[in-house]
Amino acid sequence: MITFEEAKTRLEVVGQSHLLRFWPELSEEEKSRFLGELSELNIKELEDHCRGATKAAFGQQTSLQDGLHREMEPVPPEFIGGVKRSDKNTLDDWENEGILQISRNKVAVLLLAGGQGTRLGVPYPKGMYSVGLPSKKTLYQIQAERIRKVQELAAGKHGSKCTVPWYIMTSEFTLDPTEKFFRENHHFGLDPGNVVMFEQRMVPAVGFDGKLLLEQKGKIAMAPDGNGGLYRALVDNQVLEDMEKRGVEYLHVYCVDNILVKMADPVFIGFCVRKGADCGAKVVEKAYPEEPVGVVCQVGGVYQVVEYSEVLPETAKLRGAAGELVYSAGNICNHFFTRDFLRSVTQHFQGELKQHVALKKVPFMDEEGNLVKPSKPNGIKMEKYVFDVFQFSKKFVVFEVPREEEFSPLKNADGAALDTPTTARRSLLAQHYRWALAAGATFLDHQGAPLPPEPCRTSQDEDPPVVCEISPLVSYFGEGLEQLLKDKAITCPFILDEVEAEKLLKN
Ligand SMILES: CC(=O)N[C@H]1[C@@H](OP(=O)(O)O)O[C@H](CO)[C@@H](O)[C@@H]1O
Repeated sequence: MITFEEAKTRLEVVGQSHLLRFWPELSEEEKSRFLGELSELNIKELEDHCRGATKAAFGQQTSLQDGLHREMEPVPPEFIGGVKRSDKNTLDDWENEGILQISRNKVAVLLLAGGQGTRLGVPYPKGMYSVGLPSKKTLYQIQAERIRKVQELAAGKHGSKCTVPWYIMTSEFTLDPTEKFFRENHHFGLDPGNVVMFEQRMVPAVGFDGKLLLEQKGKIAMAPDGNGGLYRALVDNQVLEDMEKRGVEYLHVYCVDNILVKMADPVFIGFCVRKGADCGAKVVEKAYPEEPVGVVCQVGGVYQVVEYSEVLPETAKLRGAAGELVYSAGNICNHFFTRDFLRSVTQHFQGELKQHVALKKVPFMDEEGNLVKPSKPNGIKMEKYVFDVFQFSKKFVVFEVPREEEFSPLKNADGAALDTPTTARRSLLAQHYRWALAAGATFLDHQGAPLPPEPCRTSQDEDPPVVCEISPLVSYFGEGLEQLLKDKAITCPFILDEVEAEKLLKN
């Protein structure tokens, strides 16, 4: 660890000595913690970081958008594979391929869970959120149970026990609470040895004057380095080595907030493997021009995602001859990577990942030592994006899935128009209702009279006609329900968990 004098000299060189303004007021413990933090700062990187942040935040954004506007081209429709575009045999074929790879222990999932959930407004990790399902399950529990089920399906089909390891990238904000939550919940029935948590790095937030901000008198305001911090974190934590040891070759990367996420989706994995892809993205058709999703497209002939915060509104609004959005391949943050591809990214391209700029409200200590919670943005956060590695792929594929089956993200608190706990809950319950109807169930009203099966709803504006929740431990994606529900009369609310499934099997 460096001494105070060393810290002072280093910070003076890069014009950041204000960070030591409150030094005399710190306790011995705070001083030692702060020096520890300052020792870890790479001064050269810090200088570049601050200069880069202010330059990028002021002036470059518009020219970046203009440049994108000129160079963007949509993904040619024939390039996109997908559920609605394929017949049942082909889909079964991909699914079988995916299940085979899972049964051979070659598939893992990786969760991006370092974010702070600012928009949702909870002080704990988003994965711990419960959207108010009858079972009260949290996002983490739903995801864990889907892993258990997909392992069971693969083992059942190929006759040998198999494991889908779950890698979870957390940050300084989310690691401790996530670990504690998993421990308290006995890892939701998963073997703790197959749940691997690791931490992404934090980078300093920079004030508009290029100076770092203090969050406390002895602590710099830091933020996670974006979900593209994954690649550095893979190296820092030797995650690829762990995958290699386990024989994992294919990775399904996803972000925490999509309640419909198909963990280690066999169809997507099978599609990517059959196409010989090293990198792939799942998309849904974008719903409306302003929808906050990135779009998969080409820029200068290279596949990449252009994030919603960086696309010009007029580009997002462009429509084709039939009125369809030109840029309609909406990124749902579900990516496929081979381990070899990730290895080459970490070895050769990590330093080339673009820095994206976000202007944020960063609480800070003012000169008098008062904590200020700004009402408008005062700080620059630099982030990397997970999809910025697509450009390095030798064989990139795009896979389109139906939104109502696979995408309903939890971004905002209730009260917002979209992507709230209510819309997430409705999407899941509507899906389970569709599965139950397709399996031949009849639902009864409060008087015991059969309800007419209503057509599948895709609207999130209202609750589905009945409350029906199916545990992922009973069905991963609607399979296996006929033997339980065909010609059964069901009263609601209906929670189909393993106990209920046993009972139905006996009836
Ligand atoms: C950097 C990144 O991965 N951004 C993703 C991610 O956005 P957030 O607003 O950061 O949650 O999830 C969106 C889907 O929910 C996706 O469309 C977008 O491109």
